[in-house]
Amino acid sequence: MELAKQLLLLAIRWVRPTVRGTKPVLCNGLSAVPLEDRILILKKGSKPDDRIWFLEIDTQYVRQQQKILGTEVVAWSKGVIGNAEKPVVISGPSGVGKGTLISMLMKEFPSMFGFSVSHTTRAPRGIEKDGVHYHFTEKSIMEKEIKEGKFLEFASVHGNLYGTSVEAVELVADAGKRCILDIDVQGARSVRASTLEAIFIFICPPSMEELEKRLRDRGTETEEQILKRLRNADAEIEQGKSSQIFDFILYNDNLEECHERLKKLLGLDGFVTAPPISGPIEIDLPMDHSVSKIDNKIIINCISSGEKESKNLVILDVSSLKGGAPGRTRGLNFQAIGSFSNGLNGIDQLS
Ligand SMILES: Nc1nc2c(ncn2[C@@H]2O[C@H](COP(=O)(O)OP(=O)(O)O)[C@@H](O)[C@H]2O)c(=O)[nH]1
Ligand SMILES: Nc1ncnc2c1ncn2[C@@H]1O[C@H](COP(=O)(O)OP(=O)(O)O)[C@@H](O)[C@H]1O
Repeated sequence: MELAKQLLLLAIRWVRPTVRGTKPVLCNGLSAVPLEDRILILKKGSKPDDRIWFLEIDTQYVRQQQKILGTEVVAWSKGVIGNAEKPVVISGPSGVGKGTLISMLMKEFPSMFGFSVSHTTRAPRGIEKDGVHYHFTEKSIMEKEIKEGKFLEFASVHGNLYGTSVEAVELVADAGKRCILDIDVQGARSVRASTLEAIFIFICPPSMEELEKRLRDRGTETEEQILKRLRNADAEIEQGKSSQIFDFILYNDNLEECHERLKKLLGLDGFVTAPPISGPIEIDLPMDHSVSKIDNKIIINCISSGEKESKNLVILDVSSLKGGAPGRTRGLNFQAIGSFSNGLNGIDQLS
């Protein structure tokens, strides 16, 4: 529905919508610009990483939530300049070597990849640390957080609840790293259906006998848990190979060779060290600024009063927004057009 109509409807019916996403903290003033399906909010005088926000009114996520909750919904999302690299989703049956391959990749490229730390209701294994391998949690707490919309996806796997929080993925992207998710096939299907654009890789064992051997040799599960994991493996492999969810299938026979193939499909086979990832460009939005809109370009006129009053023109391009609530909105482009001060014809410098 057209945004203006939607807003009018909300106003006429005095509906109090359910608010999703992370709210911005209060500020001294703001500019609001209505876009097609959301409102752009520019916070005046806030820190660089807290200046651009969106209140989503009619996006895919908002419509989804309206269906689930049966109420009107609006959702907050923080805007981030630039794009994050596509996350990498890795799935495969228990014991196939997902964790081992991910560790190898992260060890070789520590500044390039970051791990999405999932939540789980299963008990920690001996060497596992809370907040590093998983966020170990209670079932009732996780169920409450799922209802509150904190999870990008969740699934019941081998009798326990597992889920990827929106924050887990965004924290990695905020650090300028590419996110790796180790999740089951149901989770991969949910991520495929979400707004998160990712690369999906399924890891296959060379045989069921080898899978059983790896699980037993790992020695982290009871006999009952091993049997449950092996029973589930058949269906997982079947779905992994046939479901169209996955972009690539990798056989983990020889570990080193599989690691090399994984690097190759991520475009990393030629790299000795990780290439630098450029950080976001910062924009300076002083308290005093005015905003106008032409097509998908937001023109911000910043006025700074000093000895000589000067103005800066900044253009914010909102034509290729990515992601959005319940996570950050990425893909914003920002361009400083020029600065001019009150001189000849009002313009004496254009940079
Ligand atoms: N859907 C979903 N699956 C997850 C998540 N975290 C882990 N898993 C999957 O849960 C399954 C069991 O994981 P885990 O208990 O660590 O055992 P392992 O696979 O034997 O190492 C694996 O298939 C994981 O990929 C998550 O956040 N969401
Ligand atoms: N290609 C391989 N050949 C032999 N053993 C492997 C191979 N890949 C992984 N392993 C071993 O198999 C076990 C299960 O691997 P892990 O990474 O924990 O699997 P997953 O995370 O998929 O459950 C570990 O003991 C690991 O060292």
